[in-house]
Amino acid sequence: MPEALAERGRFGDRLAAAIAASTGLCFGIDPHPALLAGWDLADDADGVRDFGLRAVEGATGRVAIVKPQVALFERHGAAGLAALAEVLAAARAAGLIVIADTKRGDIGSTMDGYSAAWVDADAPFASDAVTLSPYLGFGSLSGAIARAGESGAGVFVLAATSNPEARDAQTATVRTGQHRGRTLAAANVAEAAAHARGAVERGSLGDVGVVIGATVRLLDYGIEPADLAGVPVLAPGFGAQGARLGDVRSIFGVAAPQVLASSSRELLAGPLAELGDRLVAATAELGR
Ligand SMILES: O=c1ccn([C@@H]2O[C@H](COP(=O)(O)O)[C@@H](O)[C@H]2O)c(=O)[nH]1
Repeated sequence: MPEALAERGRFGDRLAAAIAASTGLCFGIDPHPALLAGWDLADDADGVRDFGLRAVEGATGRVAIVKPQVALFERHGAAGLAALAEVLAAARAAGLIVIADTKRGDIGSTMDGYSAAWVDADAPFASDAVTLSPYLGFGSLSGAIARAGESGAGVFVLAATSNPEARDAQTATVRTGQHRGRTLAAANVAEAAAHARGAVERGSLGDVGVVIGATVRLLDYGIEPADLAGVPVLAPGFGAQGARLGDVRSIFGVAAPQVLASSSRELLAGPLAELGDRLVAATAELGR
């Protein structure tokens, strides 16, 4: 077993334990300009670092999972990325499960570079998991999935994203291969489910999750909740995009216990001094 995996164990097992001990609430750390202003921070690299560190402080002891949005740090160039590295390290040091929302996707040889950046044990942006895009083919991610597994990290593959513009592409029918006749979204779910089989036998979660927006109707994408056995589901779309935390069970059915209900702007907006209260209220609304 690789040393890094031996040290921290599998991502899916850590995630399952964190959800059981807390809830599946995933606090998105998205330093938008208006939100920085709301916390009296400048819209520069120092501002996004302070914003991220304060968000991590507010999250600690209240939620188990955070999801920093890489783009909103990256817009401040090298200094913004250095700020992100500090925020990721602080979140992991605080014991939070950190999902870097990178949405990376490329040919396999280039994916090696992203793995070295985000999921290897000694990666500069070491995270517990990253979001990946499968639009160069799910197989293009196989090296990144294997490499994440070796370091005890996980990945979340886009399947049915929360934005309405994605629907045509993600509900298109696959015409060839083992997923012939499935929607593209359902094919990506089936690939993730294949990775989860061993975990299901152990009563745990797999290391390969999917992204399914809380704003979509699963059946419209050809996905049944039962297709998601053992697959962690990162579900953005709660709060600012309209979905309600109290509706997780009606949206995801039997898959609800493995849903990471993600909300960013709605939790971040408002006084910093009341962030803890907002996180506690969101946890209560989500329930167990
Ligand atoms: O399908 C997707 C995938 C990712 N996201 C990301 O989640 C947050 C949502 O922010 P809110 O403020 O809660 O709307 C953001 O970082 C997106 O890039 C998504 O919305 N939908």
